[in-house]
This record gives sequence, structure tokens and C-alpha cells, in this order.
Amino acid sequence: MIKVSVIGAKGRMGGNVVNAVTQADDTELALALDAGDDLTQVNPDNTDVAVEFTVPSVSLDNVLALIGQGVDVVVGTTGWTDEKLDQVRAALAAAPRKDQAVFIAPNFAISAVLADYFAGLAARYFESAEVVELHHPNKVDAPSGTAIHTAHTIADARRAAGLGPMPDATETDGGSRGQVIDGVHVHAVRLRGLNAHEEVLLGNAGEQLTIRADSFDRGSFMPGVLLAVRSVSAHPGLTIGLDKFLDL
Ligand SMILES: NC(=O)c1ccc[n+]([C@@H]2O[C@H](COP(=O)([O-])OP(=O)(O)OC[C@H]3O[C@@H](n4cnc5c(N)ncnc54)[C@H](O)[C@@H]3O)[C@@H](O)[C@H]2O)c1
Ligand SMILES: O=C(O)C1=N[C@H](C(=O)O)CCC1
Repeated sequence: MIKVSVIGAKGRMGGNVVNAVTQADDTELALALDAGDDLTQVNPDNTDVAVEFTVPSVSLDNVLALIGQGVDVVVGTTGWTDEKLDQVRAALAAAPRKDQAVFIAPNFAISAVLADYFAGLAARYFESAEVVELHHPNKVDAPSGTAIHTAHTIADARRAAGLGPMPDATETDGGSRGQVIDGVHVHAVRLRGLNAHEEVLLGNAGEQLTIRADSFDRGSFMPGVLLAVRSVSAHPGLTIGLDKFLDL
């Protein structure tokens, strides 16, 4: 049995992870912690893998503390920057165990992982590409971590193909053209009734390809979370993206 502690256990995602870990045959719930709880309770005696779903403002500190406690960590919280990732790598280099592992996924839903992958395959064939992400209005960050990741995926593919900037005659923009991430426009919608959705629009003269992923409920993330829990310890160091654990 894999002993799993959940950080952010009272949250929308953390609560689902508690249930998923309790119900799976090969995992058992160790500690369920939330804001105000002492993370030093989490240690290799009671925990193999800690799963962290909190808020972007606290996630880095939590992950650094968990690394220091000697456990492997699966992270779903958004808000990761290159600087924060470097701090995780440095902490892993100084970790109590030399084979310690941290896994971070912008999105654990197979539909979203594949949408990102397909966008990377398609991007080099199109003049234009934009990302629209649509989420529930309780989400605190915009654009979504998934959309930021997809924008970089598209930009990397365009660079590798030698594509230049996208056509765009816009001269005035009060914000309507969205946030530009790595040269890709990203638009965020917050709407009651939605959960987590992403559309990648790719255009050429006279044609369009749309790649869309919809997570209608948070259960859609749980197979990916469990896959990460089962896989993380075999991948020492920092790994980013569920595609690394899939045979794509
Ligand atoms: N990777 C994915 O597939 C995926 C899917 C859904 C959501 N998310 C991300 O996961 C994060 C959480 O989303 P949510 O909808 O569950 O949010 P939420 O607000 O429902 O839950 C966050 C929880 O974290 C707790 N928390 C706050 N500070 C804490 C601290 N210092 N220590 C421990 N717990 C603390 C809160 O009390 C709350 O219970 C967000 O960043 C969201 O974007 C990722
Ligand atoms: O509901 C959220 O919040 C989600 N956050 C992640 C993101 O920002 O990409 C994943 C999708 C759901």
C-alpha cells in the first residue's frame, strides 16, 4: 500500500483526492491536512507520497517543507514559475533522501493532457493559434495553469518549425486580446456552471482546427492523480506534466 497524505484536504480538489486515495486498492490515506495544520507531521514513517492541492501563494513553501521532511510530492496547485521550479530543484538536491521526487502537473485530466499534446503536434501547420480557457468563477488565478502550459507548448512547436509571429493587425487593445504568453494570446472566461475547459484555436486561410478538452467534474482528475501517486517515486528529481507518465 502507498501511504498518501493530502495537503489542502478540505478544498475542492483535496477532498476528491482524500476520497480517491481511500477508495483505491493500492493507496491508503495517512494524514489529511489543511491551512493551519503543521506540515512537520508528514514524515517517511507515515507517508510515502504527499499530494498538494492548495493555492498558488502557499504551494511553493509547502512543497519545500515536504521535501525537507523526506517525502515524495505530487503537486496539482497552479502558479509555478521558472524561479519557483528552480527553488524546488535546489531543495531536491539538498533533500534528506538522494532519490527524492517531486511531480507537478498543470492538469491531471487525460483530455487536457492530450489536448495539450495534440496542440503541440498541430501548431507548426498553422499561421495562427490562440488559447481560450473557461473555468468556474471560484478559481483564484487567471489564466489557468493549463492554458499557460499549452501556450508554451504551442510556442515551442512554432519555434522548432521556424514560424514567425502570428498575423495580427490590432492597433488598439483595452485588454480584449487577452494575455500574451510566449507570443500566444490566452483568453480566460469565468462562468457559473463551468468546471474546467480549454479550447485551442488554430487557423490558416480558409480553415480552422479546434482542439477542446472539457472536465465536467473533478472526478476527471482523479485517475491522473492516482497515476502520479503510483509513478512519482520511480522518477527521482523534478518531473513536470502527466504526459511523462503516459506512453504518448
Ligand atoms: N492540476 C490539476 O489537474 C488541477 C485541477 C483542479 C485544480 N487545480 C489547482 O489546484 C489548486 C486548488 O484548487 P481547488 O479548487 O481545490 O481550491 P480550493 O480553494 O477549493 O482548495 C484549496 C485548499 O487549500 C487550503 N489551504 C490554503 N492554504 C493552505 C496551507 N498553507 N496549507 C494547507 N492547506 C492550505 C484551503 O484551506 C483549501 O481547503 C488550484 O491552484 C487549482 O488551480 C489543479
Ligand atoms: O479548477 C481549477 O482551478 C483548475 N485549475 C487548473 C488550471 O489552472 O489549469 C487545472 C484545471 C482546473
